[in-house]
Amino acid sequence: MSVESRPGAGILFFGKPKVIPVIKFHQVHKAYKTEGRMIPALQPCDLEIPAGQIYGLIGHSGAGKSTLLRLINRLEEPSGGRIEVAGQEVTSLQAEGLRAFRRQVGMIFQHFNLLSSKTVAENVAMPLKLAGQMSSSAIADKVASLIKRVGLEEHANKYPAQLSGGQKQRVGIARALSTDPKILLCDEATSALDPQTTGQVLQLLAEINRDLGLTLVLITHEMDVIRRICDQVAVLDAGFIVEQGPVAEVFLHPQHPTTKRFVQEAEQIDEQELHADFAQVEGRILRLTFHGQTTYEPLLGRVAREAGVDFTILSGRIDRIREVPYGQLIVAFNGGELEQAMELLSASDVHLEVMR
Ligand SMILES: Nc1ncnc2c1ncn2[C@@H]1O[C@H](COP(=O)(O)OP(=O)(O)OP(=O)(O)O)[C@@H](O)[C@H]1O
Repeated sequence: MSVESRPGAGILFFGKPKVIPVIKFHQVHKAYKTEGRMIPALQPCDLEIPAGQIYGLIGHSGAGKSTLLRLINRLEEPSGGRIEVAGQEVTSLQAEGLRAFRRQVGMIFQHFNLLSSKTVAENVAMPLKLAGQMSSSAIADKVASLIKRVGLEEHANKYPAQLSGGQKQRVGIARALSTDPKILLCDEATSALDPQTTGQVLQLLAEINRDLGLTLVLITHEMDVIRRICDQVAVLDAGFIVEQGPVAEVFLHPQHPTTKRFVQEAEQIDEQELHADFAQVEGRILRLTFHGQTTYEPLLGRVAREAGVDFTILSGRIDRIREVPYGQLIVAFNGGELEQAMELLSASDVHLEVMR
């Protein structure tokens, strides 16, 4: 399903999707007092997170991701700037208003933060009991349906110690959904999980986003997590947002050196090996990026025939950004009409980058 056709991802207005931001930062910054000095953790930044999308924050350790995430539900107080969430000015909320607001913003954590003395069902019920607005039987019904949604029907009466990491995170997700939040903040939700379990938890988060129209903001160190489920991404480096935009744009055409490194890690590209391969071939070397349906078209052979060029493929892969396929080829071209070949490729929506 495309971003535009998912619930909440945008509102159709004269045929064009209108993306409505649910979280807005205006020149928000944060410094922590350490040993009597104010140390900046987040530099003044503007950010708009669209309703119904999955928004990723990526950066190395200490870049300011957790600080930014925790400013959204005011677990951290900003040093300056304005934060608006679902039309509310968060920075001016007082005690009861802040409690009501936090019920609209669920959160899940890297280490799950479950109560070890409570069962799965009791953990999920906890926010509802604390809110004190529902009868015990209504809570029991709601907890049962949440446990079913996250696939833990068999485990409702177990204690956290009896669960795997992936199951514990599912409990965390069910608990976070119990108050029907509009926004779910995910603080490195998969960092403690193995690759297979990570895939399953990411899939569950994507389903929740799609089925409930919930906005998700997640932080991660891995571009692969961003590539698999996010619509948009912001890259943080030493407290600055250095790049932001739709994942396909940022991932396929990274501009900032930090973003380029994250993409290379995700693509498992070894620059040294690549340049050793370059030394073995002659001619012009291009990186071709295909996105969407062009990924499957037999373009290269047709272009080579029409322009009379020979080519050697130095590397190639096909993968997906969310559900949309993309392909990248590094190709050395020789002989024939190179300019014509490049024009034909560009005319077929292939992005070209000259590497040598
Ligand atoms: N409560 C605090 N008191 C003082 N300094 C803090 C506090 N929390 C974070 N910092 C500092 O702020 C900076 C940003 O930290 P933050 O936790 O937001 O980064 P991060 O990108 O989430 O890192 P990680 O991936 O390691 O969690 C770091 O230099 C950190 O040491």
